[in-house]
Formats: sequence, C-alpha cells, structure tokens
Amino acid sequence: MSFEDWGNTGPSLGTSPFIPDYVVELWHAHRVPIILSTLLALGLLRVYFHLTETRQQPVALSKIYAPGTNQLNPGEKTNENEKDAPSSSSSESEASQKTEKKTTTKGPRRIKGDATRKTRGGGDEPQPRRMIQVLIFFSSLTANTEKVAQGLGEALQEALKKAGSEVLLTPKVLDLTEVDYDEYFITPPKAEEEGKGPVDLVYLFLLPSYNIDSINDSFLEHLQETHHDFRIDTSPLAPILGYSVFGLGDREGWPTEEEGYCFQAKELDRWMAKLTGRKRAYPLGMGDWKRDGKTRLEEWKAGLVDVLEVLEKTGSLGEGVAGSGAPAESDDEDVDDGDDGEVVFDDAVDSKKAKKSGELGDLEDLGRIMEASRVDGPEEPRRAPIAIDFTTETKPKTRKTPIVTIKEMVPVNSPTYNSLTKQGYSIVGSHSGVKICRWTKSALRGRGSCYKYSFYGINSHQCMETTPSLSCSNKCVFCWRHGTNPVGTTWRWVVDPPELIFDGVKANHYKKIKMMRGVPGVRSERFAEAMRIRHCALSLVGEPIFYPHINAFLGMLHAERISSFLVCNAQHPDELAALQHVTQLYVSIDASNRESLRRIDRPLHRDFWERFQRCLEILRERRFRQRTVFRLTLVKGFNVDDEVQGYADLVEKGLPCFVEVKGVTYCGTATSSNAGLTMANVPFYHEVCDFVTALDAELARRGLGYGIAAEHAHSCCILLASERFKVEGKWHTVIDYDKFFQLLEAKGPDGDFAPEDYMGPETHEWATWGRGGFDPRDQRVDRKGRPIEV
Ligand SMILES: Cc1cc2nc3c(=O)[nH]c(=O)nc-3n(C[C@H](O)[C@H](O)[C@H](O)COP(=O)(O)O)c2cc1C
Ligand code: SF4
Repeated sequence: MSFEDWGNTGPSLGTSPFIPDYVVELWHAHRVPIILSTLLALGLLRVYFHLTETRQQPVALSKIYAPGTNQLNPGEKTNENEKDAPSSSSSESEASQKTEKKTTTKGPRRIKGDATRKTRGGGDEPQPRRMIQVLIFFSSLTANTEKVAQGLGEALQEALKKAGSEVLLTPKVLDLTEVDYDEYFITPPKAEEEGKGPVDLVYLFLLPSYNIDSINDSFLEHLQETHHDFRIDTSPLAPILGYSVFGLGDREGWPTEEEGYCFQAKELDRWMAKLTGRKRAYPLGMGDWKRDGKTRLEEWKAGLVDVLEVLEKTGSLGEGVAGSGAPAESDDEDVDDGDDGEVVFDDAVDSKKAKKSGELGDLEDLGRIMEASRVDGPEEPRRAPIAIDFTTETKPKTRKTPIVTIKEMVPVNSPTYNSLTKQGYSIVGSHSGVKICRWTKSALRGRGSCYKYSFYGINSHQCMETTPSLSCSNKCVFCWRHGTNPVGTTWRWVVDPPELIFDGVKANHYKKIKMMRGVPGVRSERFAEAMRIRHCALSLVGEPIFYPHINAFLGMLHAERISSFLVCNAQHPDELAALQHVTQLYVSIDASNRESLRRIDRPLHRDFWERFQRCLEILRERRFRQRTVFRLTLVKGFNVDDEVQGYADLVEKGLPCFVEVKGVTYCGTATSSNAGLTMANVPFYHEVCDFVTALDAELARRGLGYGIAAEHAHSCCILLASERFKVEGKWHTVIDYDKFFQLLEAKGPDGDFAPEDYMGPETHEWATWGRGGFDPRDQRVDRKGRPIEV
C-alpha cells in the first residue's frame, strides 16, 4: 500500500482542524528532505552527548554494577567498591570507565587470581591461624603417672620448640582430681589466648588402671553419663581437634588385656571416641612402667608429635581420621575386603557386562580406550617413563613398518584406573599398584596376622603388598580382579623407572597406614612399628616378573632390608631364569594337568603348559639357591578331585622347599557369571586337611622327604615342607631375615648361598600341625569384631 492510497482511505491530514492547509501542502512537497535532515540532526546530537555527558550509575543495581566488579568477579573488590560507592560522580565515572574496559573483553570468560584458601568460617577471607592448646589430663594414686605426665608436658614442649612451632601453646598438665568435669567433659571450654584469638584444644590422657575404687571410676562414669544424657548431644566434645590415651598398668598382676591390663585406659579411649565423634588423634598406647612402659611411651609421644605437626599445618587430623573429612573415617575393618594377596574369588565380572560398563578384560579393549581416555596430566607429576618397545616379534617385511606408539598400561582416569582406585588400590606410575591388605589392618588391631606370620615370621603390620605390573598373562577363574586387570602376553607398555615405583609404593603404603590411626583398637606399638616396612609381598594382582626392571626393584627393597616374597604364575620362564635372589620365590600351581590348568587359569599363551613345565624345571635347578614354594589353591570341582597324584608328580618335578596348600576364599555373594563358581567351590578346612594328608602320604610313598610342618586354620592354609627344613626332628620354617640380608650384602644378588643358610629358629609350637596356628598374642574375632575362642 502506497502513501497515496493510505491518504485516500484513512483520515486525511488536511481534514485536521488544528493544522493549517499550507503546512500540509508544505509537508507533502518536502517531506523526504525534512525526514532525512531530522534524522541527521538526531544522530549528531547522540554523538555529542556520548562524548560530553557524565554518565549516572543505575542506582537500583549499584551492587551489581559497582565499579571494579561484576557478576563474574565478586569478592574483595566488591567490598572495596562498596566503600567507594558514595564518592563523587567523577570518580565513579573513572571507575566505571575502568570497569567498562574490563568487561568489554571479547572471548570466553576468564576468572583470574589465586585459589582461595578455605577457612574455618567457610568465607573467602584468609583467617588468622588459630592457636592450639594441648591439655594433658592424668590421674595417679601412687604418684607414678603424675611424674610421667609432667615429663610428657616438658618433652612435648621441647619437641615443638625444636620444630619451630608458632601455633602450639605450652602444654598444660591437669590432675583429674582437680578439674571440674563439667568444665572440660560436657562441652570443651571456650579458650582464648590474649591477643591471639580463639584456641583449639587437644586432649591427652595418661591413665593408670585400678581394679579398686579410684578417681578413675567417677571420671569414667561421668563420661558415660554425658554420652547417655538425652539433653546433651552424643558427641559434645567433637569441637576439640583430637584426643589420645596412654594407659599405665602392671603386667605382673594383670598379664593380658583380657585379665585387666590397662582396662581403664581402654575404657577411656572408647568413651572419648564416642564423645568426640571418633577424633582419635593417635592410637591408644599402653605400657608397664616397670617393663616396657618407657619405650611404649616414647613411641606414643613420637607419634603424637607427628600428629601435632600435621594439626599445626592443616588444622585437622589428616586423612582417615574423623573430622578430617577424608573418606576412610569409617571403621571398615570388619568388612572383609578379601584382598590379602591370597587367592580369592568374587563374582567375576561378566565380560559382556564389563564391556558395557566400561570395565576391561582385554588388552584390545584397553588399547582402544587408553588413547581416548588420556588426560592432560596426571594428578602427580610422573617422571619420564623409559620407553621400551617389547613388541619386536614381527618379522622384517619389505613394506614400511608403521610407527608404534607405546601406551601406558593403566592411564590416569582410564576405566581400569578408576576401577582399581575404587577398590582401594593406589596406582603408582602407569603400571604398578599398592594396597594395604586386610591382614595388615587386622594385625594393627591385634586381631591376628596372616598365615605367613605363623609359617615364616612375617609381621603382617609391617608388610607391604604391591606389584610392579598390574598386567598378567592369565585370566584365572578365581582372580577376583578379573574384570579390571589388563592382560597381555608380552610387555607392550611404557616402562616406569624402578625408583619411581619404589618411592611411590612406599609413600602410598605409609599414607594408608596413617589412615588407620583413628580406627578403634589399633595398637600404638604396632602402629609405630608399621611405619617401618619390613616385608614386601609381590603378589597383589598381575605378574611381578613381567616388569622388565624387576631385579633393580628387588635391589631397592633389599637395600632397605625389606624382605621379598615374590609370586609368579609359571608363565614366564625366561624372566624366571633371570631373576636374582628373593627371600622366598613362589610359583602358583593352580592345577595338576594341562586340561585342568587351561580351565582354571585360562592362560593367554598357547604354549602355557610347556611354559609351566619349564618354570618347574627352573625351580628345581634353583632349589639350592632360592627358597622355592609351590602355592596350591584348592577350588572344589576344579582342581581337587583325583588330582593328588598329579600334584605329587609336579612336586617330584620341581622339588620345592615348601608346598603351601590353601582353600580358595570366597568373598562375593552371587555366583560367578562366567566361571560358575559358588560357595560350593570353597573347600571346608577339613577337606583341605584331607587333601594335604593324602598328598603327604603320596609324597612319602615316593620317598621325596616332605612332611606337614605347620597350619593356619584361620585362613584355611597348611604348609608341607621339605625335610631340609627339619632339624633334630623339629621344623624350622621361620626365616632369619637378618641373616638373609647379611648373605645378600656379602655375596650379592646372584651370590651363592642356599635357603638353609638363612633358616630361622624352630617353628612356633602353636603353629605346628594340629595346633591351629593362630598367633596367641592376638585376639581372634568374628566378622562383627566379637571375640571368639580359638
Ligand atoms: C591396688 C592396685 C590395683 C591395680 N589394678 C590394676 C589393674 O587392674 N590393671 C592394671 O593393668 N594395673 C593395675 N595396677 C597397676 C597400676 O595401674 C600401675 O602400677 C600404675 O603405674 C600406677 O600408677 P600411679 O602410680 O600413677 O597410680 C594396680 C595397682 C594397684 C596398687
Ligand atoms: S603376606 Fe603381607 S600382603 Fe600377604 S596376606 Fe600377609 S600381610 Fe597381607
């Protein structure tokens, strides 16, 4: 529609009574230049104002648009600008111009600045460091503990002074007969240091035990009442940073804990755990002042100094202890994680399911996913791996060989990595792992060590379980890591240097031990001992001798006088032949014949049986150089029935120093989806005994010189030993570790010395055949932690 049309159909301007006709005519004649010049004038005006006008703040949104800030960068600047807000318009203008410059940057939003330190108040403002006050409470009837408490106060003060502590105040020693319980033990007192602000408290207790009425009774009663008082929070002492108890007792009158040794210290430890929400800063210590008291107290004190240093630095007890926020705060000891380097089967992961969920069974899968899952950088810097290509089997061809990119076995954030770390493994470098085994935890709590203590004198709480190769060349039906383990017949991954692995596994092991600090029942002397690794079980998952620098790694262990128990799967004869001295060398014997071995181990090597046989020959040759062990894992329905003869053949062939026979351990609930294993496949202990007795008889019939030396019924394990380890009618299965290291140091890793040269003292009477084998120093408990009679 044209203007003309519009004029004809709509109300005519000329008809307006207010506008004279000549104006209308003028408009019609010159409307185009009029419109254009008006627009031009308006445009010029806009430019003029833009250059000269002082701009106003949109007052209603002043906070959001305050100079120096915007929605993206709130924080300190906002406050400053709020202070500036009422200032003159010119300064606002300057500021706003600055702001405008900042906010007009093109491209993605960038947030600059350092990470804000989280503070107690949860705000972003850095808070002044809070002071820490240690309170040492004691009770004493015959004045012994009082002196100990004074001495402890001075010693702590001295140690903290040496460490240059700025935050820890001089410890205060308080006699429980003089303190008002309500002041300290209903809620912690609000402490304040002049000029230094609020003070956080650490409670230490030195408590003798008395089986007669004493101050201890009223004190413990008070704690109990506080806990049960419905008007009071069940953990009213949770605001303190932590606590620890040391008990004094008398072993002469009260030799064992069951008979009352240090019973009140134990009770105090329990109540304080409840009242503080389990803020046990260091395990309960106990000592008899006339015997081991001083040593035990020194250990406890040294541990406390470490904890106080952590508190000073971080303000919390660190990983694994209540209040630290770490995931491992729970008392999860009673849950059998089944991972003790022994053969365990769980629901093996169905391969289809595993693939669906991103878990891996095969090298092929791993290779594919490894590339896709590479992240920008691992959490901790890794040292440059030594790139070794072991894939040299291909025949030379005329066409160009493609460039082979060597991958990492378990890259950070790969499904395998995630799955293994979820199961509690710490992955070190790209192909090694370490995990604290359940027996280590159990021994820390005085609940029994693994069978290797009974048979060979291995202290479980000083044992590190690790592997330098998470990959293996078998897919055993009972391997409970089956769903996640990388597998392969040759090493085709990058190789981490042994130093990196050694330092990494130790650091991670110690970290995990430290996380046990707050777990109820951990014995302080064992905890202190556990901070010195003495044994290494190279048996976690995977195949340790697969690692190309295994001898160098062993050398590092031995240099620190850490014994080595190495388990291999009898599939790598060349590597086995090249292996230098280990303290004890295991070969897993999972079946007695080719078909059974194929069915149970599901080896990747086609020549698995030949490899297995060669390994036995090597073991036979080495039997006077290495302390060799056959490890038999009995799985009912797979490798037990009618196999005694076959196993006897293998023993005759390899002539190992020892044969360990163990029933497979079940720790799942459902049947294995691809191997069909159920609880029915777990032999009863009496069945293991029957098998061993039959094998022993067969070996005797053949005149091979073996006998049943020891047992550990608790873990369904029995030891047959060569009579080389029987002296004057007594078994000597325990190892003299010091002697082993002396020989190694004198003769070198290929040195000529025999297992008999480091044979230890007589096997403990309680561990010999027919005696059960449970360490009498410890208390056997059921899955719920309740004591059971052995
Ligand atoms: C009457 C009496 C009863 C005791 N009862 C126990 C006990 O039940 N358990 C224990 O381990 N020690 C017991 N003891 C040993 C004391 O706890 C131990 O000697 C302690 O070091 C004493 O500390 P004190 O000198 O500070 O009071 C008892 C000692 C006495 C004299
Ligand atoms: S030898 Fe070490 S790793 Fe193995 S079960 Fe015993 S304590 Fe655990």
